[in-house]
Amino acid sequence: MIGLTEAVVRFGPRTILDRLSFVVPVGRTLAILGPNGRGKTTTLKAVLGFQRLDAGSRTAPDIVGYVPQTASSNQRYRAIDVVVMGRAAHLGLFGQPGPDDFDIAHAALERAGASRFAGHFFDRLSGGERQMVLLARALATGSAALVFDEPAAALDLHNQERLLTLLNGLRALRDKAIVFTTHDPNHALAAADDALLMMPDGQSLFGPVMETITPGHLERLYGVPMRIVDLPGPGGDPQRAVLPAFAGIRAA
Ligand SMILES: Nc1ncnc2c1ncn2[C@@H]1O[C@H](COP(=O)(O)OP(=O)(O)OP(=O)(O)O)[C@@H](O)[C@H]1O
Repeated sequence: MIGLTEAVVRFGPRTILDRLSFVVPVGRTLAILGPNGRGKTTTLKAVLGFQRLDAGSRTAPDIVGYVPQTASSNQRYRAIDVVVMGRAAHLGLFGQPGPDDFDIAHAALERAGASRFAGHFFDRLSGGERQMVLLARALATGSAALVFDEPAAALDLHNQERLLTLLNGLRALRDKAIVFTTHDPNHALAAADDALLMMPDGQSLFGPVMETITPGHLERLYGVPMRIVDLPGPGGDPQRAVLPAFAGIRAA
């Protein structure tokens, strides 16, 4: 289980998190949405213990698979070595990764759809390719908690589809607590059970996606009119999608 209870984070005079509470039990996926600079990354760092809380508490296991928003490396590591680093917590202080760790890392790359980059230098990969390798590193930790900061941000539409399929595949196993941030409400509808909407006025709304991802809430969140459309889903069931009315253009 991961989450925050009544968490407060202040930067100088600004209160970024104001008694924020949410919980993600093993078996559920949470999507966090909010405008730029509202505090989504700060929330993830607070959960992970990288951000000190001014009040409240956090819940997380010792090892969490984490993919930060931006990652670069000035070391000449190959992608497979980056993924093997996800095994570090299992190796002890002076331990070296063994064949099992490399097997796990290769399986994680396969799962993330990034096997073809195994031998490539990480710092030569594109932003989207790095993202997939870092997803594999998070999977290789074997942790029951996964935290992804805007995992789709650098991905083209094809790779967004792959990412959402991967997230849904992980979700279907119901053996992990998964949290991801996104700027696309459709990603929350496609791959999350619950959503945390961090409103511009400092309030937050937490609950099942079908109750939180609504046109009214999204208009409050982004200040852009929204419309819900129901499309046939994979099993024939209706699948909800949202359309923003950019530049005042409204869907029919
Ligand atoms: N260590 C820090 N010291 C001071 N201010 C900070 C610090 N970390 C973040 N902030 C500020 O806190 C606010 C929230 O930042 P955060 O990165 O959590 O936002 P976000 O919702 O993830 O934004 P985005 O969608 O643009 O990635 C921003 O205004 C940011 O400048």
